[in-house]
Amino acid sequence: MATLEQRRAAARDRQQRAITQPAPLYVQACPGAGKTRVIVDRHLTSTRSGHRGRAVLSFTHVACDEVVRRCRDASQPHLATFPNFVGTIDTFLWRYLVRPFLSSDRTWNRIDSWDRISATVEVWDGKMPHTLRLSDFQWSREPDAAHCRAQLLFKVRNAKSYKTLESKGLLDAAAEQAIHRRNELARQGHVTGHEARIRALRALREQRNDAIALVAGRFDEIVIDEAQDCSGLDLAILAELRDANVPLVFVCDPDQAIYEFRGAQPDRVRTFGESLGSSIDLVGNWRSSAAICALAATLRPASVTRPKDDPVGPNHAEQDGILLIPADKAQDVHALAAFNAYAETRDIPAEHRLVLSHAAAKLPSTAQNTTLTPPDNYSARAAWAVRIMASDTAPTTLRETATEILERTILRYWYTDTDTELRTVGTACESLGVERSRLRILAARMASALPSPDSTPFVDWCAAGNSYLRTIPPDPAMTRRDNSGSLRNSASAATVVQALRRGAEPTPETRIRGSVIHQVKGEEEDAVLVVVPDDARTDALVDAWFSGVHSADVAESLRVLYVAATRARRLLALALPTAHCHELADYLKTKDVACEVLTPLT
Ligand SMILES: Nc1ncnc2c1ncn2[C@@H]1O[C@H](COP(=O)(O)OP(=O)(O)OP(=O)(O)O)[C@@H](O)[C@H]1O
Repeated sequence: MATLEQRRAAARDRQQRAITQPAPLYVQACPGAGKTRVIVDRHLTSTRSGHRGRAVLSFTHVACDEVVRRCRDASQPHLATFPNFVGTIDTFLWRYLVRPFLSSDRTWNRIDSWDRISATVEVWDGKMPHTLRLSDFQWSREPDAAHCRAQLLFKVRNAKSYKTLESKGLLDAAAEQAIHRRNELARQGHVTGHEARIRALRALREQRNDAIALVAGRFDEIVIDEAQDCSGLDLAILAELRDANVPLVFVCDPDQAIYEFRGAQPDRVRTFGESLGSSIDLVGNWRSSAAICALAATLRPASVTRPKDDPVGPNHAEQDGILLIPADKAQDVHALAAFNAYAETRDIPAEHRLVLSHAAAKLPSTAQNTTLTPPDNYSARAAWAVRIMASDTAPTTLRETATEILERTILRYWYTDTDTELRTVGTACESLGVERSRLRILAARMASALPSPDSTPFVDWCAAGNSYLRTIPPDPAMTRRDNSGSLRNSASAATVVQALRRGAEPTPETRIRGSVIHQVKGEEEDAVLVVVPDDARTDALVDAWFSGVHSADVAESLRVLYVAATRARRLLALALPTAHCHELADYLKTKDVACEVLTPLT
């Protein structure tokens, strides 16, 4: 049996090979294996020659910001700038494979979601119309197909329409209409991430020499981080680059494939990685305790023959088993209290505890403060954004959304609806001649100047907002175009703001960061409580977990649970319906996973 030091040396050795081995290279790893660290070190340490750079791509701004920060910390900020590229795969595709091939006959508008231009489609059910957002559809397209597919997703905000259309057998018709609307908007020049991918692939296939010359002339290596999130289209684009001998480094943990709404495809991702020829499997988990590593192994499908991750980090000897906390409907707050009390006994402070759930609405209210999604109502949305900007626990992505909402509020106040409607803030700024950087500063100032919507009657808050907005014209010389963009105290807006307040900041001593799982990919925390929903799907999820047979309908939910559980360093707690809690305890014992059933505190 190898000693801890020998196991660590073996894990470091593989990391070192992944840092130095030339591309093409497939790096596969378990959670906490140091993928991010390897990518950054590869970028920092390898010597570059010639005029070409390296592209380091990821799917989220948070992951890219981390690479940029590490370059800065290592006193090598230039590694994040020209001729290198550190950014999202979306921006990379847009810059190097889409924009150069766009025709000059219209104005192109790049958007990250159809919500940026409030794109909707109206579907008639025979009696009444249903207005559905295009962002409520899941879009997909097989690389060789001529058309997209759309599928309406069931969400709380469209639940009524979804059920009506489903009962009348109209879901397919709704999808057809959505596709039609999308095609119309695409023809007008709106390019979403999905549309950009189709265009990038087309450029690589139809203008191959030019497209490859553009990419290969600029980069001598492309590193794809979190590659498990690649969609079928992403993989088809990468396959074109691979076949043209562009050196790729493909880094992923296929079991963490949870790209919401894009249909993660772990098997395809694995196959693509293997097609690169040489591969390195990072072993050793530097993050988590032995119990957490052992639990993670039970969440992988039986078809994946991967041994338990080896805990080699500072928490390898942590004695606590997995905490299982019974929490039937609406009892999550009691589960949270039990989790907090236990974490106290382990001297884990509140700021190092994290509560995770699949959906923001499922988070216990004392952990909910940072994860609410922005409301639809225009004035309530501005209030939401001000709350987020004032919160010291809101994650970067949420703050970015909040800043953009306030930028839009300022534009709408000073210009007309038609100036901003169906436009991103960026394009609106371009067409109105507004300097975007100035607008961002004004938005930040507005957030800190306004009173808290939690402690001010909403009518007064709107009045204060309008008075302040009057003082910050985006163009100093302008006068207001019309009055349509004032903040208004309607009954529905006030109700939304009241609801925000009810889930408002808990007292400082119990304040714990709460998040939906999709927002914490790549992160870690000492103690993590995962709230498993008490609903009809949980039975199927637990059955699949115990059997190891992950059918398509539950596979992604299990991977989401896997990502959540593996964020924990020292302590992992699962809150789940009572019946399942005891079954799970029995099951984990058969798998040698240390666990303990806790009593929720009332
Ligand atoms: N060689 C090492 N020595 C000590 N600590 C390490 C080493 N490699 C990684 N770590 C630490 O382990 C933790 C996990 O690393 P990292 O976030 O890079 O893993 P990851 O593979 O990206 O994880 P995940 O995919 O689960 O997000 C970090 O705290 C990191 O600093």
